Amino acid sequence: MIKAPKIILVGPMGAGKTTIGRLLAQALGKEFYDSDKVIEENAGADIPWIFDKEGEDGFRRRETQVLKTMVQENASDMVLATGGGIVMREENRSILRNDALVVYLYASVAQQLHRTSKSSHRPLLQTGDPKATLKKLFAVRDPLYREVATLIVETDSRHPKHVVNKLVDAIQRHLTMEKTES
Ligand SMILES: Nc1ncnc2c1ncn2[C@@H]1O[C@H](COP(=O)(O)OP(=O)(O)OP(=O)(O)O)[C@@H](O)[C@H]1O
Ligand SMILES: O=C(O)C1=C[C@@H](O)[C@@H](O)[C@H](O)C1
Ligand SMILES: [Mg+2]
Repeated sequence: MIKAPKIILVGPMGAGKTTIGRLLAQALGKEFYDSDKVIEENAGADIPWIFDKEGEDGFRRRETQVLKTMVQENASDMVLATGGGIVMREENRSILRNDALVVYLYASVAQQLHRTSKSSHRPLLQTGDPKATLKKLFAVRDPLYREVATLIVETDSRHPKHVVNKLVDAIQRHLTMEKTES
C-alpha cells in the first residue's frame, strides 16, 4: 500500500470526482469525503436549496468553511472530492496548493455534458443551454485547476476503474520521485 498524503480531487462537474474519489479511497485504505455532501449535511438541505435561498455566494462561503475544516481535521488518511467550483476563490486555491496532493481529473466539455445530463442536482446547469455554460465555466476554471494540481489525469473514454488504476500509478510515481529528490 502506498503511503500518500491527503489527496484532494478537483475538476469540472462530471469529471468523476465523487465516483473516482470513493474508489481511490478504497484502493488506498483511506477515508472518503465529498465536500458537496458535507455542505449538505451541515446545512440540513441539498445544494439546489442552498443556491435558491442563499445564492451562489452563500454556497461558496459554506464551501470554503468545509474545505478549511476538512483539511485541518484530517491528517494524511483522507481522499476529498470537491465541488467543481472550489477553485474560484483564491483563499481555497491557497489551501489546495499548500496542504495536499491535488489531482485534476480532466474531462472534455463533451464528456462533462454527457455525464451531467442525467441529473438535475446541479443548479448552475439548470439553464437553457448547459453545453454553453459548461464551455464558459471550463474556459475560466481549467487554468485554475491546473494552477493547483500536483497531477493531472485524463478521464475521457476511460472506465472509472481504469482511471483509478492510472491514478494510483501516478501517485506512486510522484511520491517515489519526491523521495529521490529530497
Ligand atoms: N470515467 C468515467 N466514465 C464514465 N462515466 C463516469 C466516469 N466518471 C464518472 N462517471 C459518471 O458521471 C456522472 C458524474 O460523475 P460524478 O458525480 O462522480 O462527477 P463529479 O466530478 O463529482 O461532479 P460534481 O462536480 O458535480 O460533483 C456519474 O453518473 C458517474 O457514474
Ligand atoms: O461547478 C460548480 O460550481 C458546482 C459543482 C458541484 O459539484 C456543486 O459544488 C455545485 O453544484 C456547484
Ligand atoms: Mg461530485
